Amino acid sequence: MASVKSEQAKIPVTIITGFLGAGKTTLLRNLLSKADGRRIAIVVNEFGSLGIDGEVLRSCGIEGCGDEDIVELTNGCLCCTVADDFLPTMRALIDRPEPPEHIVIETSGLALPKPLLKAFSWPDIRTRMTVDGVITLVDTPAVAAGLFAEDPEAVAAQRAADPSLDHDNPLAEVYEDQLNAADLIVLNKTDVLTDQEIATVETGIAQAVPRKVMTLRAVEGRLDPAILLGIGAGAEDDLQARPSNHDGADDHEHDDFESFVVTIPEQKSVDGLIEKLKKVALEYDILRIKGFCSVQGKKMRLSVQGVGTRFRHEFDIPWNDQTKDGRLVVIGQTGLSKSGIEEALQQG
Ligand SMILES: Nc1nc2c(ncn2[C@@H]2O[C@H](COP(=O)(O)OP(=O)(O)OP(=O)(O)O)[C@@H](O)[C@H]2O)c(=O)[nH]1
Repeated sequence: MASVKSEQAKIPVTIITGFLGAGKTTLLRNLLSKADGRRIAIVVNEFGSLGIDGEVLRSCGIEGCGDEDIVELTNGCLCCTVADDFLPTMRALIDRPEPPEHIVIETSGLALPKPLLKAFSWPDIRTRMTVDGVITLVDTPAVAAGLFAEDPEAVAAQRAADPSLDHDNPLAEVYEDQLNAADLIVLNKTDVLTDQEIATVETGIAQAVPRKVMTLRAVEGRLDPAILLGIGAGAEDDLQARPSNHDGADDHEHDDFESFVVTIPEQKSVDGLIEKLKKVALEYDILRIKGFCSVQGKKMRLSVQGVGTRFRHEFDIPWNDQTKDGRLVVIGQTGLSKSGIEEALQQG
């Protein structure tokens, strides 16, 4: 009987994972807008040192996106900083006088979910929390465009040299781990694809994932909170069903990817900026650009979001920073030309 009581007392935790720019923060914004007074705490983790996602959530004006409900962890991917940052953060959340009813963790786009899941087996955590579900968001157009595809010949050659290697594309490795961890797979950004293109991605995913996982289509992660929360997976007790490319390794590094921040001056026009960003993203093969900057004659801050060469922007809130320096986080595979990108972005 006592065990039933302690089960009931566990706080459910939902993990939202998915590659860089798949739409995790957008899904969270939509989820919080429909929270209906439910006390949801958000833990946001980013690959770069500058927290943009937390800032995007706080400035969205939705009730529930208050400062105290959003905790940012920006010192590297959660999967590598579990003991240092993550566990103390989770303990602090559940030790609050009024603990959250539900905790949602947005992992960085490069995080492997498995090490994070393992953290929920730590004795003092597993008695107080349970992983309600791992939701993996898929950037469907990026999959359709082959971003995570492998070259079979290159894989075979790599394996011949080192049998422990499985992938020639580091993006494929992250993508596969994120799919394998899922209790629910959301095919996001279906608004920019045809039905046939989406169906092809669905088939590929069904073949790639080792167990049957519910897959839903979405635009901007707009799904009913009743679908996203309350899955009841208890994923921490089900780790063996979620294979990872790093099973057996104690740790892994994100050597394949790098990130830096570029400070940019006030821009003459939005169109000019977006054109410049698209050109730079294409030329330097950048995976993700996001941040804020100022535009001549505008009192509001311009929020910029780029995934590959696809950009979106909006004026979000008035500047409170007198310097109005724009800052953009740039993420790509290791070997990015920081000086070239900086020079190109800082041009007027
Ligand atoms: N067309 C389209 N764009 C979307 C959709 N969902 C999100 N986006 C856009 O994709 C970009 C990235 O969205 P985010 O929500 O920031 O993605 P994320 O997964 O949180 O990104 P990281 O935290 O950097 O990995 C933004 O410009 C979003 O507006 C969608 O369903 N359709």
